[in-house]
Amino acid sequence: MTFEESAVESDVEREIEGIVLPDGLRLLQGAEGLALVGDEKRYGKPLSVDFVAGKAAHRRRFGGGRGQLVAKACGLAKGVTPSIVDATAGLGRDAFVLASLGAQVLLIERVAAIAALLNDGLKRATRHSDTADIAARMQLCHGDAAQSLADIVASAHFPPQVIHLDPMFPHREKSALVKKEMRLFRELAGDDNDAPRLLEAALDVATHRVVVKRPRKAPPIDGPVPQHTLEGKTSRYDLYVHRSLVR
Ligand SMILES: C[S@@+](CC[C@H](N)C(=O)[O-])C[C@H]1O[C@@H](n2cnc3c(N)ncnc32)[C@H](O)[C@@H]1O
Repeated sequence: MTFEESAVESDVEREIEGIVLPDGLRLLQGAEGLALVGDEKRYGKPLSVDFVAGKAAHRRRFGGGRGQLVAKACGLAKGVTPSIVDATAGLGRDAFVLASLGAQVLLIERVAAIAALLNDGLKRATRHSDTADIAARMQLCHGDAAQSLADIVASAHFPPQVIHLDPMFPHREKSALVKKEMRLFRELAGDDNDAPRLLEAALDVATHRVVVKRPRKAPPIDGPVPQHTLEGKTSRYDLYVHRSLVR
């Protein structure tokens, strides 16, 4: 794949020109989309967002529908499809699962380069017949949810029934052990040490529940004790419930 320096179009992309990236990383536009590129020996393949093919497509078709942990945590059930704010959007994998199950999802991402990759993936998903309906349920905002969640949600006119949080968890492994693709991502996102503040903001704004994804053995985020937990093989959801989604 050959990439050229990024051309700019939408609001999020326009910021690409001003994005300061860690040394040695570049955002490049190629025929297959926008990609974050670094030294291949250290970082492996370029990082990009693809909702149409690959893992996202496989999970959309065979992932287990509303039986998936993230769907249960967010309260998707027969006849119940809440509106969901994913305030730690990342590469949009969780948000895409939730939107593919019918939920309207507002995605918030504070790292400009990650938001740009996500925006690019969403644009391509919009153009493909398999994913266009799903992408139409996903709305992306670039901003810091810990600082201004209420304002972002209000300006998007989005009803925040459920707020989904999946902040980065500080890793103790030596960087050589972290998967190459995660190294590029970690380089941009950092450790999200302000997660307690984000949780506080989410608890203020969510009308029904806040759900927090954690590594299975990790402690909950500092703050109120979750009322419920849902455990999977490697991750866990902590649930903070204000009121029932079932009328
Ligand atoms: C572990 S990743 C999320 C992965 C995502 N759940 C997925 O499925 O791709 C955490 C992301 O949340 C973003 N983030 C953390 N705190 C944030 C905040 N206060 N506002 C917006 N984005 C935030 C980080 O920049 C990072 O991209």
